Amino acid sequence: MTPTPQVVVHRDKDELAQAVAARLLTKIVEAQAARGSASVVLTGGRNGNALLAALAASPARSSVDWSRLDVWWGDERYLPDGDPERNVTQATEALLAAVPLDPARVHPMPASDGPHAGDVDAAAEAYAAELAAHPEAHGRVPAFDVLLLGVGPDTHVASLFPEHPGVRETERAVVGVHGAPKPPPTRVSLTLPAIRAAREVWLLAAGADKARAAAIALSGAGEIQAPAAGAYGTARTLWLLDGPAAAELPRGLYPPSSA
Ligand SMILES: O=C1O[C@H](COP(=O)(O)O)[C@@H](O)[C@H](O)[C@H]1O
Repeated sequence: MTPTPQVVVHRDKDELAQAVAARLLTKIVEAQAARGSASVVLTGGRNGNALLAALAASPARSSVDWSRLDVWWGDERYLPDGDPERNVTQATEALLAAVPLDPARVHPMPASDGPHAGDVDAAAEAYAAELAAHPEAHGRVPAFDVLLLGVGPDTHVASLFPEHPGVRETERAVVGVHGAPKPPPTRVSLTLPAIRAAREVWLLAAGADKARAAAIALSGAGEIQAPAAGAYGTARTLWLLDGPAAAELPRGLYPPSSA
């Protein structure tokens, strides 16, 4: 079943980041109470990094047992380890270095100077194998508790771009991306089938440059043309927007008081 997306609109990008941080901390605590551990898939980009900074600044961050959290990534820019443009580098600076994670439970996507010698397709295969080998993977990937996605102005999510080969993938959980329209051109990405294994998918968008993308994806567009439209979870799909990003949504899509 495809859960109908729920839309929540916050006033501005700062309130969005703080509210999503509070929501995520609660979700992790609940998952740890229910199953002993939790898993989150991180996104890069402006909203993903703002969320991580809000988590780092939250006084409630100590409510989470960080050592019982698996951290995965939805996509990565295929660049050398430590490159400032890598999503893992930015996440480490924003949050990961400041919380007591178990290093064995942090799963960055491979770097271009890693063991795959610049072969992004081999890097994608290696990440798929890591996902499949996880004890909670009952298929190709674990049932992630929360999978976060930033929505690009062109409706891309992770590194799945409109009309690009990656968004058409139906078998593999992870693909190497060649010639991405947004730099850098070479990337690694979860596919839509892997994204849909998550219990909850949360899509983040802030700013007027995301308004068209949110409206298109939430108005019945096809996933090949609008990858964000194909991102949903098994239990819940949540669009978390700020006011400017929600400005072009069809009337009646969310209650005005939903923040
Ligand atoms: O390049 C990327 O872009 C998207 C969206 O980023 P934003 O800055 O427009 O919010 C991001 O979700 C993805 O992880 C990242 O690699």
